Amino acid sequence: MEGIAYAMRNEPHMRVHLAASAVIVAVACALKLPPEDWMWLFSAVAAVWVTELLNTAVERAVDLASPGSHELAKIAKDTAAGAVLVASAYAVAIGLIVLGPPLLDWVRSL
Ligand SMILES: Nc1ncnc2c1ncn2[C@@H]1O[C@H](COP(=O)(O)OP(=O)(O)OP(=O)(O)O)[C@@H](O)[C@H]1O
Repeated sequence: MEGIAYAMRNEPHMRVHLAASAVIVAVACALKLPPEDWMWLFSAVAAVWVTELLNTAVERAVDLASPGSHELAKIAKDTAAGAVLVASAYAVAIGLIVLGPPLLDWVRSL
């Protein structure tokens, strides 16, 4: 829990993920989604949180091991950031697939 609290205090992206997760849960509640849709949404939210936490861990470990500039330090940080990007793309795709159709139905019903 200490690591999560640290990342929440020091990584602005973590606060964005928290806000986005809260919005997704609120929208899913409002749309009364079935349990299987909740599973997809939770998998996407967890993927983003897990990769962001690991990215933070990699950044801190690299800064500790290589305070100066080094090609391998750059590769390590950029690869960890790439994992967050992949997870974020997955989350956007899941969000569009799961939330898109019921949201469109709701808009059309207005
Ligand atoms: N020790 C280093 N040696 C070489 N390049 C580095 C090193 N540290 C960082 N970099 C490069 O600079 C970029 C920014 O580094 P930084 O430590 O700010 O990471 P970040 O991904 O922007 O993290 P944060 O989420 O904290 O903003 C990295 O993506 C990497 O390309």
